[in-house]
Amino acid sequence: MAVNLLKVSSGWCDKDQDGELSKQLHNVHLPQLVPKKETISLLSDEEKEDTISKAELSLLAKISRTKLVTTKAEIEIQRQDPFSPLHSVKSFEALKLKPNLLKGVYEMGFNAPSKIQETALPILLADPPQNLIAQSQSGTGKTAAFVLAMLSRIIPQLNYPQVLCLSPTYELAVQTGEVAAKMGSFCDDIQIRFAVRGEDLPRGTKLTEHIVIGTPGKVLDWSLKYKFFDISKITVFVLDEADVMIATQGHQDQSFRIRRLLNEGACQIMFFSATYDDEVMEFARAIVPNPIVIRLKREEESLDNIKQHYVLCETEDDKYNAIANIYGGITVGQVMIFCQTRRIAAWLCEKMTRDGHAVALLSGDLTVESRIQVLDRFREGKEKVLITTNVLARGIDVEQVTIVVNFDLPVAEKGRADCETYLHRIGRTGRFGKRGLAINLVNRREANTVLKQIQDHFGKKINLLNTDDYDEVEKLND
Ligand SMILES: Nc1ncnc2c1ncn2[C@@H]1O[C@H](COP(=O)(O)OP(=O)(O)OP(=O)(O)O)[C@@H](O)[C@H]1O
Repeated sequence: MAVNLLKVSSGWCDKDQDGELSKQLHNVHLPQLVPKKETISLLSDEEKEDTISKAELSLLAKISRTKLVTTKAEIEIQRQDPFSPLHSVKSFEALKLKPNLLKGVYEMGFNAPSKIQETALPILLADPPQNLIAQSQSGTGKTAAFVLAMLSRIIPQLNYPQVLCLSPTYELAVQTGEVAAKMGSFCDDIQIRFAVRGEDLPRGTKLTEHIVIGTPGKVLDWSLKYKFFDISKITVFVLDEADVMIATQGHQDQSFRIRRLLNEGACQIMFFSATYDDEVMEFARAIVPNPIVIRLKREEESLDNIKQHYVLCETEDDKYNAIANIYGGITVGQVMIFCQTRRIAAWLCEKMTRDGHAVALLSGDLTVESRIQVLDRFREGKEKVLITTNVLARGIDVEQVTIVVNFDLPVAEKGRADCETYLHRIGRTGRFGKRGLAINLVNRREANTVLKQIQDHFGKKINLLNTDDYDEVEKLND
């Protein structure tokens, strides 16, 4: 499972710990440092809304994911020459991969290409190579697609970097490296080198590895300043997690500088992003000449399967009592409770635990490893209730959640309803055709403002619920 990978990567320095992994990763030059834990820019004030960086959220979604995200959405393709042939593949055999690479793909348990891979792989593996900009949500198979393309383009006899993959952070680079090491586990002749913090080489070093995966600053240092490798010899350039990249100060400029060092005519450029907006597309167009652009639209989240209620509560204690009454009256599956601040989340967790409930707490002050442990336990049903802040509103699926409680409603600037976050929070439940229940705990003022804005925005009525009335609560079971 993905979670083990992180544990594994923490133990990379100690190869004897895991003989099997050492075998798999023997061609990878691993960073000497264990992944830094405190990668979040924390707000010290617990009263402020909880936040984590985009890079952290992406990492959390990636390593807490258990499987491919499938979607019914259609692929959208844009290209300059509408007559140039494009085809999609339904099997990995159809790609005519080297046998050892195909073996690696099957070893990972992939039977057939994912939706985005069906279209992206023929483009990525095309001869002559074609440049690609690809956007699809997290978990749909982008990393696996470009890693396959990276591995298949290597000429092992040439002992210098031929593929360069830029990632926004150390941790994301390591994740990609792990996928490459796994997929290439039968390609003994391919070697990977990480250009990330903590990796320091003596002056005069000349890299002999075929693939460099790194962060923009370190890659610039290694190529431009120390001349450890020659960027103009790179034949495949991958820019991954572009939306996270532009959210990190300085990374966009560094990416442009690296891009200018490439030998454009001899280098295939691949650009990936989980989101698609003007800023990302502007960045993409500036990096990738003559691209084919493919997009897998997100399936619309909807509130159709979800019964929405609100409970009038003037104080935090009233809110607590409302939760206790709901809990007592209905057959609860798994519940997620969203709080606006870390302080309230911690207070609620303590109070519920004291009252004998099995409750887990997930907020921005945990390390990545702890968050994954919390999520894993919740997924396994060890805790029925997960209390969290905005940190979990997006990206992370827990299929069996049936009830979402907004202990606090999500608000944006000027106290207006944050309808998008509301949809993402509530969208945790009622998934996969199941019915869900959303309960909003609000005071009178909020009922007339924020809640009303949400109701108007979605055009769906949110019904008043009196949690002191046992019969009313019991009806929620219907
Ligand atoms: N063809 C496939 N068949 C089955 N599983 C797959 C396939 N391709 C990828 N996966 C698995 O699906 C999960 C998501 O894939 P991947 O990490 O490549 O997605 P992604 O779009 O790059 O996500 P992110 O944007 O978070 O990096 C991984 O666990 C991966 O091993």
